Formats: sequence, structure tokens, C-alpha cells
Amino acid sequence: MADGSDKENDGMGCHRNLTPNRDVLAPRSDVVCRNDKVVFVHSQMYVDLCNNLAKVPGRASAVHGLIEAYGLTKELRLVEPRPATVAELTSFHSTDYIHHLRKASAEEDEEKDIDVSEEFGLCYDCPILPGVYEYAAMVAGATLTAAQCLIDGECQVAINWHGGWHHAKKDEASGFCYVNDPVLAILRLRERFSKVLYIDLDLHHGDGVEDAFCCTSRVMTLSLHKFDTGFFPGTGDIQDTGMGRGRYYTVNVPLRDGIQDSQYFSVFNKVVSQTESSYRPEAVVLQLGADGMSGDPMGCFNLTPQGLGRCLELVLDWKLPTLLLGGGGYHVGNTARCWTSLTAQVLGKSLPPDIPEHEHFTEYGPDYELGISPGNRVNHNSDEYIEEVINTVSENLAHVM
Ligand SMILES: CC1(C)CN(C2CCCC2)C(=O)N1c1ccccc1/C=C/C(=O)NO
Ligand SMILES: [Zn+2]
Repeated sequence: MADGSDKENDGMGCHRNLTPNRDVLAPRSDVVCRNDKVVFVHSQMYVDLCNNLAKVPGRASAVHGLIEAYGLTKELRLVEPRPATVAELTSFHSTDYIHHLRKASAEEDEEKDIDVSEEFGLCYDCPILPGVYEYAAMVAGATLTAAQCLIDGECQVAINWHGGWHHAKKDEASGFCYVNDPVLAILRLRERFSKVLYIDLDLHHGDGVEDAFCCTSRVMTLSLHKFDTGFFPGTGDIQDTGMGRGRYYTVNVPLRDGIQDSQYFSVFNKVVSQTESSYRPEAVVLQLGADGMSGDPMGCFNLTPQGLGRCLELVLDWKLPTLLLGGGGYHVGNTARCWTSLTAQVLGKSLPPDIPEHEHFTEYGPDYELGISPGNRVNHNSDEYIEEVINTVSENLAHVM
């Protein structure tokens, strides 16, 4: 293995010679939840940072505004985030990359060294906007804050809707993701839990998280995503099942355009139920990117918050420490509708169908309703295709114990 020890480390990029940057405490699975409150990582400064620098400007305040307008913030335990330290960021990312990101983020345009930046993926899809380092460090810090609350038994569910940046690699920004906060959270959770399950329901394959843990059985990554010629990131084929000790602990469920809630939940239910019963995780990280929603500008899947909600319900029924993260989602109103509905579901609250009057009310026209209806779109996932995917994944999972 990477560090030559017989103990299996996190398999952090088994093809890279790494030793964990910290003492891995004896994993414990007896974390008891002392407080049934749901932790919600939030501060106005955090929302302002995300508003200006995230993939979708203005989305953070729309999401928070709708959750607040429905009165859910008073049912949540709001915990302020703090920026991740360099030491925390380099528990996964390379020191060179983090130092370059911090330096480039502080520089004016003319000072920028373009070809060095290109080496770190900092161009095209991942421009170096002023303050991008502070933004990325705060998002990572927010996700780590949520993970710490789970480790400390402060709650059973912790939420950071502005996290979930699943494409970032050890030394490279990718897909508008600068720091991989899900990986940082999983590494932190692994200090207390011996087995962590990562589930990625974003439209796109969770390649950065899969890469980080492809060689270990201590973290199982499971991604449902669009997989088609030329679609970003191009990875996540069904036969990619991990390597070495991690073989069969990577699960990919490749789907086509037009899938709706019923088929999506059917494949999710069969694959994730078998995953849970064979792997028996002690903690879960669930990325709930909303770019698969009907009406999203990506225009690929045809899902609604009800469909994702059924997936969430199944995971919450396990009563495990669970970290919920956001991700993609490019229709601001629909993303706010989706994550508000899911937040209410975690709280066991049902919401009135009409969007309450609030600062961002105009985002929700012309119907001003919370629900999203599936579009009238061609579905390229035949039942036979779905059946074949389920059978192949099930055969692979038979090797997991
Ligand atoms: C720049 C954005 C992020 C936005 N966008 C669309 C949305 C609507 C109009 C443009 C993209 O396709 N993007 C990307 C561009 C290059 C590579 C990746 C992505 C998206 C990744 C993702 O969502 N992962 O979960
Ligand atoms: Zn996405």
C-alpha cells in the first residue's frame, strides 16, 4: 500500500506514495447522538461569500431565503462555519496546489502566472476569481464543521447546502470545484468511524471523491449520474469498481437523459439497500446536487424533489450519522425548492405548497409554488437498460463484505 503499513490507510490515491497527514485515532462506532436537533451550517458572511463566488451567483441567498421564509431555520440548530486551515486543506490537497491557489487568489490579473495556474487546473472552467481561496476555505470549513458535529454526537444529521464540490482533485481544480470538501469531510469522519459510505446524486459523476478513495475498502463511494459520450467528466462507467483493496468498493450507476423519479428511485433503492446491507457503514455523506431536476439548464434528467426525497428517506431510515451536502443546481429557484423540501423532510415537517412572500419571491414565478413537475421529455433509459444496470451492480456488490 501507499505507506507500506499493513494497516489499511484511506488509500488516498493508492498510486501516490502518501502517509496520512495526521494520527488516525482508533475508529469508534459508538458515537451516540445526544441531541436530535439537525445542525445547519450558516452565517450571513458565509452566504455572502457563496453568493458572489459559487458556480451560480445569488443561489446561496435564494436557498437560505426560502428555508427561512418557510420558518425552518428556527427548527434547526444553526452553527457558524469557520474557514478550513491550510493543514486541514492539505489533509487531501497538495501543499503546492493550496499555496498556489492562495497566492493566485490574492494577486491582481497582471501578476498572475498563467502557465503555472493551468498546471493546477486553474483556468477555463475554474477561473481564479479574486477571493476564490477565502471562498473555497470557508466552504471546506463549513463542511468540516458539519462533520465535526456528527463526530461529537451533537446531532445525527448535519447540513451544508453550499458544499458538495465533488470534482476537485488532490492538485487540480476541476468542474468549477476548487477544494473537494466531501473528501475532507470523509477523512475527518474516518477518524471516528471505520467505514464511511459516500453517495453522490448530482447529475455529474463524483469523480474527485471516487479517485480519492478508489483503493480503500474503508470508504465506499456510490454515484448515480449521467454517463454519455462527451458529457463531463466522462468517468463513472459501470465497470469502474475500484482498485486493489478498494476493488468493488467503488460503485457507478451510469444513467441516460430523461430519467424520472420512479425509475431513479427504483435503481437507487435496489443498489443502495444492497450496499448498506453488505457494507454496513457507520456514517454516511450524501451529495444532493440539484442539477438533475426537471427545469435545470443542464436539461438532462427529469427528476423532482419528491424523487430525491424518497432517496433521502431511505438513507435517513438507517439512523446513522449523516452529512448532507449540495453541489450542482443551475436553476436558482428550483435548487432552492429542492433543498428547502429536503430540509423540511429531515425535520419531518410538511410545507404549504405556495411560496411564502419573502425577499426572493419573484424567483418563483409564474406559479409561485414549491413543487416542481417533471417535464414532458423523452426518457432514454429503457426498463431493460435499468434492469441490466441493477443486475451488473448487484453482481459486483456480491463481493463486498
Ligand atoms: C460552469 C458550470 C459549473 C455551469 N454549467 C452549466 C449550467 C448551466 C449553464 C452552464 C456547467 O456545465 N458547468 C460546468 C462546466 C464545465 C465542467 C463542469 C461543469 C459542471 C459541473 C457540475 O455541475 N458538477 O456537479
Ligand atoms: Zn453537477
